[in-house]
Amino acid sequence: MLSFSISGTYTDLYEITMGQTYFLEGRQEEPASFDYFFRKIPDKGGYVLFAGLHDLLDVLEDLHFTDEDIAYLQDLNLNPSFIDFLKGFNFKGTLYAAAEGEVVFPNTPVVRVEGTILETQLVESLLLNILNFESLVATKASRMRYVAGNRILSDFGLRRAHGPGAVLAARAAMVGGFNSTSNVYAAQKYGIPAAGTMAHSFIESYDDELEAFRAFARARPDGCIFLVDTYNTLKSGVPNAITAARELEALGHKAIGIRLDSGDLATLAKRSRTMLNEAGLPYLKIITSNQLDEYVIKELLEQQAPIDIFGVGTKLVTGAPDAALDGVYKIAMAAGKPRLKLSETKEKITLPGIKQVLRLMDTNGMFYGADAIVLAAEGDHADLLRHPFEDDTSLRINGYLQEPLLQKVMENGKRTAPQPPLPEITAFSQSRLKLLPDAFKHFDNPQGYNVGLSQKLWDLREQLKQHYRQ
Ligand SMILES: Nc1ncnc2c1ncn2[C@@H]1O[C@H](COP(=O)(O)OP(=O)(O)OP(=O)(O)O)[C@@H](O)[C@H]1O
Ligand SMILES: O=P(O)(O)OC[C@H]1O[C@H](OP(=O)(O)OP(=O)(O)O)[C@H](O)[C@@H]1O
Ligand SMILES: O=C(O)c1cccnc1
Repeated sequence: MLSFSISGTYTDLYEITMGQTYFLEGRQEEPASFDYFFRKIPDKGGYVLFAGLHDLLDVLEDLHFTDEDIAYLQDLNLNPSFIDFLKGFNFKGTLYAAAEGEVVFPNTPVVRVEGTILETQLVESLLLNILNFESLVATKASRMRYVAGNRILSDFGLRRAHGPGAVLAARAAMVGGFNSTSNVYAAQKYGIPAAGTMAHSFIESYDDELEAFRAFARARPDGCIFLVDTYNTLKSGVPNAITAARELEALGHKAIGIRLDSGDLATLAKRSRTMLNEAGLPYLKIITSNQLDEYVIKELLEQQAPIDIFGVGTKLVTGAPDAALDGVYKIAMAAGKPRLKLSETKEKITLPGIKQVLRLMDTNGMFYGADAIVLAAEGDHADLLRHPFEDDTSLRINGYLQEPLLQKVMENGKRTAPQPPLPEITAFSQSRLKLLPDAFKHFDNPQGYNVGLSQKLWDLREQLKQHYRQ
């Protein structure tokens, strides 16, 4: 049976076999700290919108191995005493994270997970699974919001999504600034406004388009959006929608609008708008769909298309053209010591220690365009920002207001504050995006955001590099 409640086995096998080793070596209580960060911004964009945090916290608060999980683990040839340990397992770690909806940049820690080595390792796969996908979709959604202005954006992606990922995608779209979803399950689960129109099949099932519209109007007199492109948009669809809408008016109801799903959407929207206005139905909205993305929406609006609502499926929920955010989860502390992974590629050498991220603000309260990664023990202020790789490039930053981004969101396996309602997260993301100058939001060659290290973090990394190279 396909069902998706997440429990202890929602992980990769190696997390469990590494956990078993820590357990059998008596190391399971050793403290550790991992960082979640990504290296590359999807779509060659200028930022990522961080999403999925509250879904992750929900899962972590209740993370345990069910009786079924335990029975299955016995088939995997694991040590019986480790399986006994897993029977009583709960996640008791502590998380520091950027707020959900924050604008974040490559190579900066976005979440820090502290706890025992066993529990912090065990949650790697599920954390990446949730945060990478929701952040990918939220980022995409925010790019569409950027070009759509105040127009309504609705998620139509269930049928095109990567399976049940559609549910997380619907939520992430809201974090990125969407208004509604056609996905009833996601709407129910997350309290998202559910919205929708009608399909071509419905119209085709009647002998006559007008009769299809009339039937729909009888069944749903206050929620009608007529799909007008089944036969001929301007000669049949729009005139029939006008007739059905007028008949509804005569009965004291108002239709909502028409949907265009093919052809030149700008031209059809303009011609339809004129016809609707001339018919005395200026309140009818124009909804469009058909392989929309941020580029098409931008073009349509540049062509002055009078479109009120965009329904977006494929390109939203799959993140197309980039199918994944490359977020990773890397160990930074174990058994009380900072840890680092060496690499031939200098960008891939990890940052050791317990870290904080400071966002620099300019005198107008906008993002200045740089984040400083510092050791948490340094406090919430840094004087100097060192280029992460170049020896002789640095910037004095003591004159800038510096906001610490990572705040404690979970302690000993419990949230430190109740989950904010989704609209609050959306409002937060929009308020943060407003502080990001437009140069970072351009689709083509956006300005690069600087991320640097404090001197102390730089020194710690150098010291460990020397140590391991020896
Ligand atoms: N005026 C426009 N400017 C820019 N892009 C547009 C415009 N109108 C439609 N599009 C986009 O062009 C793409 C393809 O449209 P196209 O006309 O090739 O297919 P279609 O309308 O689905 O064809 P069909 O009539 O066979 O269904 C879609 O992504 C659509 O959103
Ligand atoms: O194009 P997307 O951004 O992925 O948006 C979803 C698409 O799904 C529907 O098409 P479909 O042909 O499946 O059904 P329909 O009869 O309702 O148009 C809808 O009409 C959109 O075109
Ligand atoms: O309600 C709609 O119009 C809709 C829903 C899902 C996919 N395409 C369209």
